[in-house]
Amino acid sequence: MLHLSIDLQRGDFQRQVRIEDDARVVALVGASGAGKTTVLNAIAGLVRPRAGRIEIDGRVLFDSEHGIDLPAHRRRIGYVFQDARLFPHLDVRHNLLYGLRGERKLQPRFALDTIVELLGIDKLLSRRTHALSGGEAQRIALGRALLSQPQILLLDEPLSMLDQARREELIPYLQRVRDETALPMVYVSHVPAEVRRLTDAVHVLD
Ligand SMILES: Nc1ncnc2c1ncn2[C@@H]1O[C@H](COP(=O)(O)OP(=O)(O)OP(=O)(O)O)[C@@H](O)[C@H]1O
Repeated sequence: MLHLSIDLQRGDFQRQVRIEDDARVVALVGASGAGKTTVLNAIAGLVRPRAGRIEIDGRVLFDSEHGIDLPAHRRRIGYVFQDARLFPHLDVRHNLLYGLRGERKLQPRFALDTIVELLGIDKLLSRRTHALSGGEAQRIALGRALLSQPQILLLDEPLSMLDQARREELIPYLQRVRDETALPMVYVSHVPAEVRRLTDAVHVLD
C-alpha cells in the first residue's frame, strides 16, 4: 500500500527513506529527530523531497523523475497531530464541519452523522473547544480530518500529549477508525506497545 523512496533534507538533516509495505496501517517509529514527522510532511506535500517517489494505495503523490508533485490540497490527506489544533473560535460542530467544505460536501463518503457515531461525540457537539479534555479534543481532530474526505490518514503521535488514562480512552476510537474507515494509515509513534495495538506493520527510522 505504501511505496516510498525519498531523499529528504531539512537544514543540516539529510536522509534517505525507503518503505515498501503492502499493509494498510503502517507505523513509523524511531528516536526523536530520526525524521518521522518529516516523512509524514513529505507524504502530505508540506515538505518537498530532494528526489524520489511517494505512492500510497496506488496513487502517485510525488515522483521527481516524472515531474509529479501533487499540491497538498489535492493529496486528499487527513492529518492528525500531537495536539488537536482545533479552532478556538468555533464550537465542536463547526470544527467538524470545517472539514466538510467545497465539492466534498455533495456526496461525502464520511458524513457528519456517521463520524459523530463512530467517535462517540454527539454530546460534545455544542461545546466550545476549551471545555474539552485532551482525549475529547483529539477525537474531534480525528473527526474533522475524516470529514475532509481523505483517502489517506496520517497520525503524528496523537496520544503523546495525553496522560495514560486518556490514552486508554482514545485507543479504542483509533482502532474503530482503523477498522471501519478502511483508509490507509501511517502512524508515527515512539511507543512500541501503542504501535502494536494500532498497526499491522512497523518501520524503524534510526
Ligand atoms: N524546518 C526545519 N529546518 C531545519 N531543520 C529541520 C526542520 N524541520 C526538521 N528539521 C530537522 O530534521 C530532523 C528530523 O526532524 P523530525 O521532526 O522529522 O524528527 P522526528 O523523528 O519526527 O522527531 P520527534 O520524535 O522529536 O518528533 C531533526 O534533526 C530536525 O531538527
